[in-house]
Amino acid sequence: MKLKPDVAFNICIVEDDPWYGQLLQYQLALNPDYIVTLYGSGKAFFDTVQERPDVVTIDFSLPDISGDRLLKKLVELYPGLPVIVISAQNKIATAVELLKLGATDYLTKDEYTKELLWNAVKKIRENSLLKLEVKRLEKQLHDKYDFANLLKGNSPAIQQTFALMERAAQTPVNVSISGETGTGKELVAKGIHRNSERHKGPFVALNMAAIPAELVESELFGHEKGAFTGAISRKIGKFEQANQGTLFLDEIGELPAAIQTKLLRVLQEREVQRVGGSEKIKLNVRLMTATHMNLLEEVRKGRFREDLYYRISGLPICLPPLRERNSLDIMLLAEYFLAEFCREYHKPALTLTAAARDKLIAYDYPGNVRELKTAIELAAVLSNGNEIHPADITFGISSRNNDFFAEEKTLRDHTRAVIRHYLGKYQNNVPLIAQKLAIGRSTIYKMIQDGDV
Ligand SMILES: Nc1ncnc2c1ncn2[C@@H]1O[C@H](COP(=O)(O)OP(=O)(O)OP(=O)(O)O)[C@@H](O)[C@H]1O
Repeated sequence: MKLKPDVAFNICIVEDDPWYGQLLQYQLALNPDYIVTLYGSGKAFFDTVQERPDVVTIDFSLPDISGDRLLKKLVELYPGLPVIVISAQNKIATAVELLKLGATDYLTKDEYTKELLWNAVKKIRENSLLKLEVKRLEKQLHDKYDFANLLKGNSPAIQQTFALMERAAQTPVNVSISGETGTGKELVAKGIHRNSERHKGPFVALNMAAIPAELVESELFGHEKGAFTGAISRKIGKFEQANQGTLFLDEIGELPAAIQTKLLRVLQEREVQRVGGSEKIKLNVRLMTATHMNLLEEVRKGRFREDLYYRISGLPICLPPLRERNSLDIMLLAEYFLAEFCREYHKPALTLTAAARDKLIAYDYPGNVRELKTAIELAAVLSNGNEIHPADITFGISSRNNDFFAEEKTLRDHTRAVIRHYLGKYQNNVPLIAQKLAIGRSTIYKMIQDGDV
């Protein structure tokens, strides 16, 4: 099995001899997946490093801190961090002592150090990728076990969707899912993938509306180290990550025109080329797309390529809005979410009063299942007793999470919108909102006073 990294591998070298340090740095940086940073002392390392590195190599005799003390500090700060000690002396007792303290490897400075270091780092990298793969597979297994409960619904409208999902799971065609926001489009894509022949492969999801236009290309297709300013290491794109599995592109209607052309080419040729790279990587990816827009209308308006539209359409599945399912479905979902949240928040089992049920059934859910789920979550959190009353249920909390990016506004406008949203969501409870948003109460009070919100 070939394991592919999707993130850069950060290596830190702590070495006071600049010439030797650069030699090691040069050697390791030959691998385009590695980001190698050199530090001249223990202090320089601790003063600068912000994120947990993937590997640290330390010189045993640094001027400001001894090798064993530095190792202890590193192990304390980053439990499980692989540390390779490089020493001028070949003393077995020291090596044993350091390995006991948690060092992964002990190398002596001689003509073989470069190769030994290369191999040691390679082994650590492979191990970490294997661990990630095991985690992914464990999660997949766990999720699969839960599949029977993935999608809730008994109404004829949703049953029709389930029938189409079954057909989609049996065939390898592309699937295009449409439906209002929060109707469960991603869940449907996941459900089809897990029941398809590809269920052992990855399910990779990407929301086109959530990434800045200039990053879409590299997110989808990846890039090589140095392909553009800021491309400090090779990046594996979502297409490659989804190889042998399914790629779910949400909000496909948001895809910039130039990328639509490139996507069409990738789908036609079934191979991808990373930005700045020349290698053509063969793909075996099933594509599923989703949109809340009328994509055909976008085609008519010239905003979406017609040929791409037909290429991705495959089997269309249209998810009904929650208000077009029936009251039994609303209650089924509400009870299901309530039980889930009680478990998650370690609360005793809560029940819905008859009036609370009526309130849930009477509402029209512009935010669909997501809105129902959010309302139930808040009710579960806010409820004091064993029952949920109508007053515990607040609607209008969830809106299309992409609206935020759809319109270009000033930061001040965004701030106002967020505060306004929270004031509605938490019934003007300023102390609670200030706590949630980690800002001062006075900021909110001032905005209210100024009529800003
Ligand atoms: N039938 C269902 N059963 C259980 N949970 C559901 C169901 N439908 C949707 N959900 C839940 O509702 C939330 C929204 O679902 P999902 O993200 O799949 O919607 P979406 O249509 O893809 O939304 P968007 O258009 O905003 O991307 C998720 O938390 C999902 O788990």
